Amino acid sequence: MELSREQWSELRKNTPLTLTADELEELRGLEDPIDLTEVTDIYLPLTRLLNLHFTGSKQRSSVLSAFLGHPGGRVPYILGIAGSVAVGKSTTARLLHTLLARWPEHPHVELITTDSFLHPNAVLEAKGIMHRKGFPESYDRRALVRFVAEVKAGSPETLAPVYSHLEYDIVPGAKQTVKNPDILIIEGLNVLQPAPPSSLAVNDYFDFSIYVDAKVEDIRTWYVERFHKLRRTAFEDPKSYFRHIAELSDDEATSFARNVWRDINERNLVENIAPTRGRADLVLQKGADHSVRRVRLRRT
Ligand SMILES: Nc1ncnc2c1ncn2[C@@H]1O[C@H](COP(=O)(O)OP(=O)(O)O)[C@@H](O)[C@H]1O
Ligand SMILES: CC(C)(COP(=O)(O)O)[C@@H](O)C(=O)NCCC(=O)O
Repeated sequence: MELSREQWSELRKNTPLTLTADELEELRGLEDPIDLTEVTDIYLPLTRLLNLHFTGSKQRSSVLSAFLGHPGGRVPYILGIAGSVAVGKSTTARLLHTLLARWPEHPHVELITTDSFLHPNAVLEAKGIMHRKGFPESYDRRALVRFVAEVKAGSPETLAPVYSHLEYDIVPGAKQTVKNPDILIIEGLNVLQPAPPSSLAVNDYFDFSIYVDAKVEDIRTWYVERFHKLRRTAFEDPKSYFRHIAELSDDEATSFARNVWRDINERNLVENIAPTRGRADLVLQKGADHSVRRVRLRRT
């Protein structure tokens, strides 16, 4: 089912949760440059849909508990967010994290990105796939599936590794903890990738999934723009893996970013990520200015 931006934003009328001027101001402080009309027209109706779906899932699990004759434990609701590098997954995930936590039914929302489950650089080097970071084989898929299975089973605390964008590697020994949330958002390039035969995929545990989509040319522009922004910020840190990039001229940096885009990220998008779009429950189609132009919903 396909809805235009106008049809989708009409659904805002059915959304009981509205945001006060103060709350909108607080969202502006999120560091994400997201337009506030976009929040009210697109993301508020989306949280309403997720809220209804969350309630439906809870009812289904209470049916099972009634049938089994014993009260079931609380089962975290898992929301997957997929899409290309630089399409806006993290921005969407951070925004949904904040908005979903405002609903009284699910105040405890946690967010994890799948870069935590990348193999460390030493392993990627040993396998000869350092230039394929972000491709499905660069992840420890089993560790990711184990992690989600443990969260879904209601474990009070589940540990995950930590990836540092600054150091461009997994941080040895560092851990982050997910504490039995109402909703866990899992964001990453490959979260809709099907499992190899006779194994499980992370999406087998998803209650709902979103694919963030845009034209390849627009995503390339966003990638290069973000790269320049990072050059003026994170890459200047002496600890940054990319500190040498801060010293390049603007033109050299643009051509470096375009090459990384073409050889790694666009290839991964075309070969691995885009083919998983049809598996998502909902697709957000963004235009060149990041505004959502169309929403596609899977009815089944
Ligand atoms: N809704 C939006 N409005 C404006 N800019 C956005 C929006 N979503 C993403 N961006 C910008 O686009 C770039 C890529 O977004 P990001 O969320 O970092 O992508 P990803 O997590 O998919 O790599 C960033 O520079 C981000 O600030
Ligand atoms: C860390 C990433 C693989 C994204 O990981 P995700 O959290 O989506 O699993 C990606 O942002 C990345 O660093 N890719 C390598 C190529 C590049 O530097 O753009």
